[in-house]
Amino acid sequence: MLSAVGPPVTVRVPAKVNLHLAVGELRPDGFHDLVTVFQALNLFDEVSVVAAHTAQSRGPVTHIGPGGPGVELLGDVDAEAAGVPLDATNLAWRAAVALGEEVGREPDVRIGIRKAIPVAGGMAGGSADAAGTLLALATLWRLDIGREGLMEVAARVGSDVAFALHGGTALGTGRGENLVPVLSRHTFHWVVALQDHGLSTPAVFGELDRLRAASDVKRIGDVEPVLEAVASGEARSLALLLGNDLQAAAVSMDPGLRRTLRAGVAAGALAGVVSGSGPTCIFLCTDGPTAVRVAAELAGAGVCRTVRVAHGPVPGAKVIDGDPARPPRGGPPASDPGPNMYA
Ligand SMILES: C[C@](O)(CO)[C@H](O)COP(=O)(O)OP(=O)(O)OC[C@H]1O[C@@H](n2ccc(N)nc2=O)[C@H](O)[C@@H]1O
Ligand SMILES: Nc1ncnc2c1ncn2[C@@H]1O[C@H](COP(=O)(O)OP(=O)(O)OP(=O)(O)O)[C@@H](O)[C@H]1O
Repeated sequence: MLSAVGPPVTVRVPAKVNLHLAVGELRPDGFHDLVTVFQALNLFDEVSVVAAHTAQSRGPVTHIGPGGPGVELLGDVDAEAAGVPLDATNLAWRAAVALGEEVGREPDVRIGIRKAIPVAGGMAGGSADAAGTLLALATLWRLDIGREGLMEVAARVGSDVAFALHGGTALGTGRGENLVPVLSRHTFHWVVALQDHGLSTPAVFGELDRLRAASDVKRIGDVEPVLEAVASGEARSLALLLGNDLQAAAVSMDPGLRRTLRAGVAAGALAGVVSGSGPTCIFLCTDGPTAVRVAAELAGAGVCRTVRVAHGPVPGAKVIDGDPARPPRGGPPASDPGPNMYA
């Protein structure tokens, strides 16, 4: 339970997949330049923030923990077992600190996270929580920071955070934080195969560097045809073009992923690819009913922990409860709900 004063602001944030992930060379700052096409899927974490009026919040917050400012998991989840840190390293807390620094406020808030996005699964779950925290706090604190301001803070917190705010389908460059929306009026249907373990994002990038130093690793093609396939809405065209330079590294670290990728296609998907830094694999299907059939068959194939059926694109982070400008969830429509500058 959130144990603090005042109504919480709740934000829903989607997972992402990379339809195309081209990785350049290692930069001096330890990051790699990317050219990527992100798509937001309807797997959502929920993030609630509430003012934590406790002893700690009267001075600078030097300690986060039970009851006071800090982070907790909502729902029936064991954070340790799930691999989600509840200390100052949690990406949601880091986002709260970064936004506080930007606007000159202490992050004297309690953050509750309801997780549905797999942890360390290459679907940017931690980044989603960071993005959700930024939007929720901007709403709770009634900040006049604007969308661009929030995106700048997001980019400082992590490479994938800006996209979780943005949502839809977008072309990402730089570390992945420079975003341009991609025209996509059509819905794509996916099966998501989750594993019972994660892969560390820096370790997967490091493995790719190692593989490239040792031999010529084939690189994925240009991004333009991917953008055209997304715009056309033709799943069959897009299936031929799904590509991820990190896949070789993820498979090298977790060879069982080869079986998972083969099994999805054998079950009737058009194509499969490792999502981001893995180990989650995503499979593109011709339509929703096919995705349900593929998911059922894949679930019985013993090649993953569990499966989800999903679709995209969906919008980015969105306030679903507690916005003073909007009616409560399930409540009557307001006569004038007013604009939500961040949605
Ligand atoms: C693999 C992707 O999910 C694809 O969208 C992202 O590139 C990863 O984004 P993220 O998890 O938000 O990553 P960050 O928290 O920014 O960085 C974690 C680590 O991943 C590596 N990293 C990340 C992004 C990038 N463009 N190049 C990198 O080499 C770096 O070692 C970095 O220290
Ligand atoms: N709110 C959070 N939720 C999940 N993990 C978090 C969170 N905050 C910090 N972490 C840490 O970050 C690590 C990576 O988590 P995350 O779920 O974002 O991985 P990912 O989906 O592979 O990320 P990406 O796709 O952005 O590379 C976890 O192993 C965990 O230790």
